Amino acid sequence: MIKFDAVNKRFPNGTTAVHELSLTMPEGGITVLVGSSGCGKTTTLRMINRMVDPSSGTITLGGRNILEADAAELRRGVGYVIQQAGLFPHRTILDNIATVPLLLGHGRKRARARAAELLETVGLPADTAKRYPHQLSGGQQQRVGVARALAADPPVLLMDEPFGAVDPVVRAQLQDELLRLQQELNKTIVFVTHDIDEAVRLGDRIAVFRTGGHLVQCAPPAELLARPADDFVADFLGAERGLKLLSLSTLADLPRQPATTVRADEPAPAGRADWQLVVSAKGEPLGWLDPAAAPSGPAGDAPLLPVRPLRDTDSLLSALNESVASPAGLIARVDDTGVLTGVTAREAVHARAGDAHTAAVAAPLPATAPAGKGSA
Ligand SMILES: Nc1ncnc2c1ncn2[C@@H]1O[C@H](COP(=O)(O)OP(=O)(O)OP(=O)(O)O)[C@@H](O)[C@H]1O
Repeated sequence: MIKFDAVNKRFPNGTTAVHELSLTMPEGGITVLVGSSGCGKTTTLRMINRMVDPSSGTITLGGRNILEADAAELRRGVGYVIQQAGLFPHRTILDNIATVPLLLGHGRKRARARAAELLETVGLPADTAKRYPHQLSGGQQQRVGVARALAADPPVLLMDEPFGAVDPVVRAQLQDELLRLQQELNKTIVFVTHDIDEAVRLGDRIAVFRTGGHLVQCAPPAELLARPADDFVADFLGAERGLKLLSLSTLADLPRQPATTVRADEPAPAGRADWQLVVSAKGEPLGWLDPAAAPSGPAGDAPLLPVRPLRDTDSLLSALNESVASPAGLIARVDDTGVLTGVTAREAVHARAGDAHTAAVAAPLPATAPAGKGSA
């Protein structure tokens, strides 16, 4: 656990970067720091590994005052990942990752073996080991940055806008990878971002800062979205915060009903007024058969309207989106192998979306002191 207690940081030029910060970052959780530019997120992060020292207040890591710890020793237990990875350009990928184990006195062979293992952990092919950073895509470089930070197996990982410079598709992949890694590694992660969607996706807790280094609210994503502390937080979360809340629930317990299906290799029945889902021989949904069309021949040869099947692990937000986009007003549900398990009507999704929102707003607040006053 990392605990900030009444921490201030004032730079010699008079700028107050962090003001009276009291915040607890739980062990094994991802705490995300968000807020507009210049509100003190990076300074807060850098105080944890003593790249910046506070002007006043205390910071403890695992119960130990970090100002009393040896800075070099402290940093060995704290991995650091920055935007654009910050790799050494003239070293191979393997040597970039092996740098820390080498510094820790591991022999070259052991350090490289550990680096090769980490390449695999972060999902990079073994043949990237011999390449140089400029021969990798931005997303791949970012993965190397994460591997390098993990090399000494630190219990704490500080990540400063690590995915800020990659395109949205790669960014989503990197976020998924981080969540997967975190399930295995269970690190205490402090993650800085400007992007509220990224914060909601990754954070166990989200701390919202405003200019002048003030912490406004720190709460789990659902609580933050359902009950922003003030207008500043509500504005920061954006007009779609109700929809964002739906991204936190899945559609697993939404009831389903049997679908009317026709196999692609069977003749499309003529004269039916309801929507039929064309499925493969294995039972995978292929598309909706338009009731207005009068197909002849196999259903699979008819012009089909698109279907985007959802799994139980998909979010209620995806279900809502699909319920609006589906020409049939039905969402098709599949199991892990992609086989159809039934359909759910648009109305059921809308009703559940409303219920989920009401429940989040009505949920009792946890018995903790408000952010910024005592431990947040
Ligand atoms: N070394 C420094 N000397 C003087 N002022 C500094 C220094 N480092 C940061 N600041 C100022 O402290 C404030 C907080 O900076 P910080 O980098 O922590 O913000 P941030 O929220 O991470 O911003 P961004 O999202 O733009 O990275 C800013 O006003 C910044 O200009």
